[in-house]
Amino acid sequence: METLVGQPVGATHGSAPAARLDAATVRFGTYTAIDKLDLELEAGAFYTILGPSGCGKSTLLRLVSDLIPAAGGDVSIFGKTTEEARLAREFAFVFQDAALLPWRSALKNVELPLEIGRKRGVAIPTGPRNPRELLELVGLKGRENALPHELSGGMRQRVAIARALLCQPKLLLMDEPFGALDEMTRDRLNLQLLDIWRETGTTILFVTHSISEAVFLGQKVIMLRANPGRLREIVDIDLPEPRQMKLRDTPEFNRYCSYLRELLETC
Ligand SMILES: Nc1ncnc2c1ncn2[C@@H]1O[C@H](COP(=O)(O)OP(=O)(O)OP(=O)(O)O)[C@@H](O)[C@H]1O
Repeated sequence: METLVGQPVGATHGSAPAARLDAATVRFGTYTAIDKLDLELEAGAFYTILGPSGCGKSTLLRLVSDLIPAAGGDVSIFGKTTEEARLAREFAFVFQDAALLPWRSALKNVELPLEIGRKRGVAIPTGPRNPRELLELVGLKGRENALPHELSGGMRQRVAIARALLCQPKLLLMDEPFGALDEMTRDRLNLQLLDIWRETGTTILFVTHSISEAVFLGQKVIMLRANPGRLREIVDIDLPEPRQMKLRDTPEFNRYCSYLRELLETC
């Protein structure tokens, strides 16, 4: 895949922030997983989320994507409620496990939302690219007919990303999508994801446990603290664009990593 240069295109989504949380709280029974979280995500930006285990990173994504309700406060996505945003397909989710149907080819997995929509009589709004073009975008041209077990873990994740991009989501929620992959594959997919972000202009909210991945991908790193989950700090990552692998050997990059490591130790 070619590396695209320059600023994100299509990053104009009006004036509403991609997501806004006002004192958002999530409880599981008597346990408060997220406590009065205020957060505003700028449309078109790439955010990564770091924080100690159990601080509520996945819970935050589930809250934003309308999978779980807020016990208090308010959450809006491009000015809509999370339910309205879900129904309007404003966002899509990519999980750590690609969650592909094993008996369907790569192409048929990408097409799945369209097929489900047709069966339910619901018109699914799609973006400018058809499923074949999306597979090409993620570097899987020629593997359209492969079954999931015939693909590597990295390829399966790329199919999941292509499927998530089908409805041209303005917000892409990614919960450790490359966490189970080897380092070289993860590096390659990091670069591809940056290409896709620049080309589509989608806002990305990406959970990771890797400090270097958070710094490499994020324009801003959201650091959460635990018990209960709260915002610790948002760190602006001011590194040269477009980001390339050699950036990770620079002192600036390593300064950000050291800073975040120290912050994480006190969360
Ligand atoms: N369905 C649930 N029922 C009860 N408690 C839950 C539920 N989901 C999450 N929790 C709790 O909420 C807290 C936050 O969980 P969450 O999975 O969001 O953390 P995380 O930061 O993503 O963790 P990790 O880094 O380990 O993946 C944890 O204490 C977890 O045990």
